[in-house]
Amino acid sequence: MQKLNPNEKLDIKNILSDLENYRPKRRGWTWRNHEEIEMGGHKYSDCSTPLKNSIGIPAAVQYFENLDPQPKETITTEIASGRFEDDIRRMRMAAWHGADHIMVIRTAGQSHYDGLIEGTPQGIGGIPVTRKQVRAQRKALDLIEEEVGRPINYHSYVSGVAGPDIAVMFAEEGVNGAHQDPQYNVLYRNINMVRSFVDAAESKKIMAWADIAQIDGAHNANATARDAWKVMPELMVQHAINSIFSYKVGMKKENICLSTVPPSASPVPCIKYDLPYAVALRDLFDEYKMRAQQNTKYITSSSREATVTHVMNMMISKLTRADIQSTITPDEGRNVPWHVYNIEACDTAKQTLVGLDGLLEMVEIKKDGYLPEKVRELKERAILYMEEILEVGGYFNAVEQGFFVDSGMYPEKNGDGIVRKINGGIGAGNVFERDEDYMAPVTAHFGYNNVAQYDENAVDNPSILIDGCTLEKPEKIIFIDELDEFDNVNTRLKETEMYRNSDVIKPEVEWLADGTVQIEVTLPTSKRVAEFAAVEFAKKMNLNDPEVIHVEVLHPSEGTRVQLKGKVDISIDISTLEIPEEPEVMSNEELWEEIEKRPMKVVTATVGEDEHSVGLREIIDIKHGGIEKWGIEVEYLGTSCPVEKLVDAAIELNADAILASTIISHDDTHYKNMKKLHEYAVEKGVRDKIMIVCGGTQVTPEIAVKQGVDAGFGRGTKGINVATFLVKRRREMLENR
Ligand SMILES: Cc1ncc(COP(=O)(O)O)c(/C=N\CC[C@H](N)C(=O)O)c1O
Repeated sequence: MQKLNPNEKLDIKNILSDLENYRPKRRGWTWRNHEEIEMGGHKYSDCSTPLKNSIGIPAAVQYFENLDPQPKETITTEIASGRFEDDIRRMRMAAWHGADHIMVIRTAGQSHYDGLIEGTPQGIGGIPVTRKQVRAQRKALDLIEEEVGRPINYHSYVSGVAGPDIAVMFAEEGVNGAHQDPQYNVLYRNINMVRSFVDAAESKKIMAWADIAQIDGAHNANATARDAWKVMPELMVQHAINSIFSYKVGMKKENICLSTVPPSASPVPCIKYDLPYAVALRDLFDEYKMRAQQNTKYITSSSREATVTHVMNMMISKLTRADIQSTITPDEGRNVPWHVYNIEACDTAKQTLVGLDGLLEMVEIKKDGYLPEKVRELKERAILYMEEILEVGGYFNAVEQGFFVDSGMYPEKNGDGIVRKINGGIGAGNVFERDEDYMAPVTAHFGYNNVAQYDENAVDNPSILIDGCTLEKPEKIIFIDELDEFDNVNTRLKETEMYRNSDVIKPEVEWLADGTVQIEVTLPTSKRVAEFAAVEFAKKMNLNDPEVIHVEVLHPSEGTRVQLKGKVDISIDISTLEIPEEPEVMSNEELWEEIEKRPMKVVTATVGEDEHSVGLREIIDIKHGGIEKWGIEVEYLGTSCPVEKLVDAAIELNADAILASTIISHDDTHYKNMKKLHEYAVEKGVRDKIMIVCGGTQVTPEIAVKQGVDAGFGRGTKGINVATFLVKRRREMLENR
């Protein structure tokens, strides 16, 4: 199998080639391991094996040599752009950022398709789930999981009127996780309840055979309810109905995942609702898995606010339990998620879960007071709710009477729940009793199946009657490549050909070369005015179709923050860019060892009439990662220091180097000072013994060296760049002596 090279883009054409003969490597769900690990000199209690290739959060990269511990919780990212071929790139990015559960959102309303969709049509806010797209994405994930070094679970939905058909396709294609909950069909897609439960029995039987992990649909009640915390009692009932139903169909409990969302969000005192609920749920369902979803109901267009909400959601996960930590992109409140926000969501989850490592070794849930009382109250409400369902004659009757998603907190009822008729909804009246001689020679089939009429020995394995069905014989699967000659991946690949694996690039947010950029402006005016003014600014900046996607009032008249998106029809050929060599830096260990072996002293100042010392302090001070960090001894002479004084001091202190900072650059005064430093050091007969390094925001290294100094450093220079240079140049000078 082809291996991915981190320095090469994934070639979608390779993925699409020979899909007909692709077979999944495995079936079933893979959980992360949980082990005590030691990384970067730290002990972690709640983590799992690190990745072979990964990108740590920014602080890890900048301060901890990409220390990237992986929490024990599976981390989900939802991919939903509508072009699966571009989603595959996003899946690869997410895997490097720690996602090992890729959930592919379906294009709206596939639940109403009474059959499979084929080919690769484009979707909006999700993709039409088809065999070809499932196969392509699973095949790509095979490569991506090899690249990061951890199994990745691929996830989609067995919901809707074609549930059983989709379940079979998922079992055939090695899908690892799926949503399946008949209550979802009934409440949110108005699919007939009898049909939904009969289908669910079949679907779950097939999923159990394929070891597919199941997520229920309870989170939808949170999103649909008027006040999400009011449905906490019924949610426990919804979880119970789907979980025990799944178990009785034959699904093992460790594959039954309750989809639970902390129902409220600040400024509501959310932990007072969310924590008792999370504790009650885990008490009642301790044998099942918890799929902790993040709050999507109270998400707005503020990506910052969403991120904070999701961090608080993960505090709930850490204080109780989450086997899967599902992430919501912080831009879900304003556009179909973009690449960067999927990655932000993964990073937020990893940063929080790793940062809270070992929490329960230090903090425990109180056994008295508000929390346990609230937990008990919620359980009592849920049990009362379940008892009343039995009193009215069971689930179907309860749905007809509008029990579910009522805006009151049970037993309080406002009579505005979702009502569905037993004989209503899509697919009503088309469930038929199987005839006496009904027989289907297939594997993992639920219910009556009169196989014995043909062969007593085939009862436990009906498909031997046809020498194996598609679950045993994948070569029996009919693979349909495309149905629509225009709406398919090949057409789309042609449209974007010039940007695929080429040197010509355009900005993008979700699709290759979509040209979308985001800008942010702060305008000193009121909200309404700022929104319109911002669009004007965007137009003047040549952004096409500018659209405001977020507005925040800083003050009613003093200021407003506006974020916009727009498109540019500019592309850049990266082969024409002049890209200087990346300055290499030595590692901390090398620098510590070198300076310990051979101490170094430097004399520094801001020379001429220059009072700006901030930059020089950044390069020197230990707190900014300055050269003192590696033990270099620094004598700082202050600002506006005459060139002669600096050189004399270097001689007097027997310094190895002079560091001169010059910000002021009019009339090239900074280069003139460098020249004077060099010439005066020569005049004093010490130029061959003392290195001269000059820096400043206006300094161009090549021009600085022309003045005779050893090196010049410009904008963006860090202490480690200067320290590396000083050590290397001193080695050269010693070798030359
Ligand atoms: C139980 C169930 N089945 C199907 C679908 C989607 O399928 P259609 O839109 O075709 O009904 C959903 C939707 N939400 C799942 C994504 C959510 N953001 C999540 O992470 O859970 C669902 O909850």
